[in-house]
Amino acid sequence: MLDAHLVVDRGTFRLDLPLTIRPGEVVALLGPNGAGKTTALRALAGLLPLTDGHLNLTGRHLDHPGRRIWIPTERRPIGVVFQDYLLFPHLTALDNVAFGPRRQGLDRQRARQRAADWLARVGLAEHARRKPRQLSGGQAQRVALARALAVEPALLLLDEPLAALDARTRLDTRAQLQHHLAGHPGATLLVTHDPVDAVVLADRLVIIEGGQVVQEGDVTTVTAQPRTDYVARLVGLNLYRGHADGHLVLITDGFPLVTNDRQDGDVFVAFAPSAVALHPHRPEGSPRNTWPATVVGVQRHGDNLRVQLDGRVTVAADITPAAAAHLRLAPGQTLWVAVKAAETRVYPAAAAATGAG
Ligand SMILES: Nc1ncnc2c1ncn2[C@@H]1O[C@H](COP(=O)(O)OP(=O)(O)OP(=O)(O)O)[C@@H](O)[C@H]1O
Repeated sequence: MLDAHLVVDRGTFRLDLPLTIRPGEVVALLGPNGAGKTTALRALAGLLPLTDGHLNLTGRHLDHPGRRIWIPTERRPIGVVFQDYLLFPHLTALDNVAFGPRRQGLDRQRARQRAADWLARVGLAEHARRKPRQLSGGQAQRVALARALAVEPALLLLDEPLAALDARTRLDTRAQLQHHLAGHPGATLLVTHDPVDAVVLADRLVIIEGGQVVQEGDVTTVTAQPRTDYVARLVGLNLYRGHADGHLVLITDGFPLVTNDRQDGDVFVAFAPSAVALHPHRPEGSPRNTWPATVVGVQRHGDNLRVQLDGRVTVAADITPAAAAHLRLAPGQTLWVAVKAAETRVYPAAAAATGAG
């Protein structure tokens, strides 16, 4: 459905992103600040021209610098939900949604009928006559979604669609969005910072850093085997790169980790913060992966506390509030870290089917 290679130069920054999305598929585009997500979105929407590469949607070129093809925004079969929705403030919800169908050539009556249908689908039939300022954040989000879908787009672009909502509204709106995306026959690209949005809403993740794909794949694979620090933080794992010799992996400065998995050569080692135990003293008869470390930070993490520790290697540990009280946890304190070999995962650093690495 979408077959693109987006190459965009912006000053010294270059986005170089191959991207394909099948009909009905939802792809989440993730990456740290400045990775190029907005650039990709703007190139797809026709707000930025490609420097090179191509953008083909349902077999039609929308942008192809090599062939001097450029289709402007308003003639692209694309619907966009912007982060702050960008509803027309002077138009009612109904007229906001009818705007796209009108521009596609539907007469006023048909366009309003289609808009009314879409508002009903997103559960806002009775709010049709309201102006955007008379809508709550969650309602405005649903009007924006109805407006994007009312043009029956081949490609739906969602730019941080839930970022402006409070936690409670976000939960409800995410569930509704999931329902509407499941019914959308076209391709969907979701740009987000929120790993929960990505995991709940997307079939596939594409992660970019510095304008390039660093990892892509289905949610299970990416979360089980992160390949960069950004992805590891995103999915909440401790990640190290090292050199394996059987069950021994030497990471930064030759620091040794014993693992259950056997590997040889360049590898990643990952383990969950919940697999890290903290002790006030060196544990006796202990697991082999034990080292002293200094507490540098503590945050709430669900029902537990996530403790950041520095030392020969940095590590995050999740512990219960009871364990924290027992340890009398305080910044600057030295503790002993222990990680069981059985809790570690080791996989080759050379990228396989996951794309670039
Ligand atoms: N108008 C511009 N001129 C030159 N460089 C730009 C321009 N806009 C953005 N850039 C650069 O392009 C790169 C990618 O920016 P982009 O906004 O696409 O990143 P992003 O992934 O969307 O980031 P964020 O998550 O912070 O929104 C950045 O290095 C940025 O400095």
